[in-house]
Amino acid sequence: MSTEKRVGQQIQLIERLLVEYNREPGMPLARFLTGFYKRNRQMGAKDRRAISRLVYHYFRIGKAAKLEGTAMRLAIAEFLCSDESPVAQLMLPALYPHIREGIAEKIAVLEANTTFRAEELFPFHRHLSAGIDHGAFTAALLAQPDLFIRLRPGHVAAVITALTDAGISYRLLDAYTIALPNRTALDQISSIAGKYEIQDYSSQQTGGYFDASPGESWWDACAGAGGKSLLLLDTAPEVNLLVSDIRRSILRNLDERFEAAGVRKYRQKVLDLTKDTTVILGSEQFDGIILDAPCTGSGTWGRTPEMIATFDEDSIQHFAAIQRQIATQATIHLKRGQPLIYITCSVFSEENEQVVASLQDLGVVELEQMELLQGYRHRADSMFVARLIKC
Ligand SMILES: C[S@@+](CC[C@H](N)C(=O)[O-])C[C@H]1O[C@@H](n2cnc3c(N)ncnc32)[C@H](O)[C@@H]1O
Repeated sequence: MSTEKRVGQQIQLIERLLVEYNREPGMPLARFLTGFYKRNRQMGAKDRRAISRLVYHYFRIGKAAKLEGTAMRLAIAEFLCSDESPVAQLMLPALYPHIREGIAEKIAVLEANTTFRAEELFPFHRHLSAGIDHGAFTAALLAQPDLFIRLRPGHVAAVITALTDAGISYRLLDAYTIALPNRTALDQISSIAGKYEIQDYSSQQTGGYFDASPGESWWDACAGAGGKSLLLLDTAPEVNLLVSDIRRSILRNLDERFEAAGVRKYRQKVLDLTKDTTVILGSEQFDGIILDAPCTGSGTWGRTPEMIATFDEDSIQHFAAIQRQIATQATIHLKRGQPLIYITCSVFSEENEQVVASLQDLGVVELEQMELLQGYRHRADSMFVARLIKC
């Protein structure tokens, strides 16, 4: 089959896929693609890989070049996100010789020759937290972030040796953090099971803010599947831990993960932090609280680029209101002088500095330290962390 014909077929397939995807508002693209490939079993592994790459690139350009048809938007996306592309070669032949240049050069070429405008790649920049380099942040959205693992204490050498023996390329970021190409099949190296946790680089860095002491009682109040709790326990195994979340189902995942990690000593509760938590917790007070709050997730959109085009800007205020409410509620259970570790995976100031400011205004906490963890500089997610001390 000629390249031209194959590209034509791929574009038609993407058009059909996008029509189907638009009928499923809010569905994560990864989950949609799993279903799409099940419904289209004639597609081989190579076809599926090619289509996934195209559709992810398509979403990476957000709302840019929105007046163009699907084929041209795909070509622009491919031109920006890769260094070789039959689609871009066919649709943008005059620009194609620039495809191996840097992002800034490619953007300049596109702006001079197409309706593409870089500012439309991420149209929410007025919300960005202080210190974020808008250009570098946007450029990072054009590439899939890496897969990060946290090596568990006592297993660093064993995991590194196993990765080396398996011929897997990796980057060591610090003593416990390894970056790997995104689709690395770690589960196929059975000897390292339980010796590492999959956890984004920025997420791992939030652990530097915990500073828990042996014997203290800590509460992971939005524990989800337990990523932050495991991080806490790996550095402070002798803390007494309560984990809670509004979702019982996610706490089952936490139980499985804790079991695999050999953690048995913890308490668990289903708790909605928008309600009166004293009904369940009574007057219990903790030495430290981790509040990894529900948020827009805007710091993780490099992994879920479909969010950029579908995101409803008004929801930022909605999340900020919940964050203020649940942070205020959680601090009721914090001892005076002790830390609330407030975390989001958002890059929006309304969910980050502004929530911290409103908690300070209420006189509930004092700010010890806060930081926007710039994952976009490391092919990682970006996150916000603040260490707040109860007044
Ligand atoms: C960012 S995720 C937590 C991720 C987790 N800490 C980890 O490291 O794997 C936020 C969690 O907050 C929970 N959540 C959302 N609304 C809540 C509420 N009103 N009360 C308690 N938990 C809530 C969600 O179910 C979700 O698991």
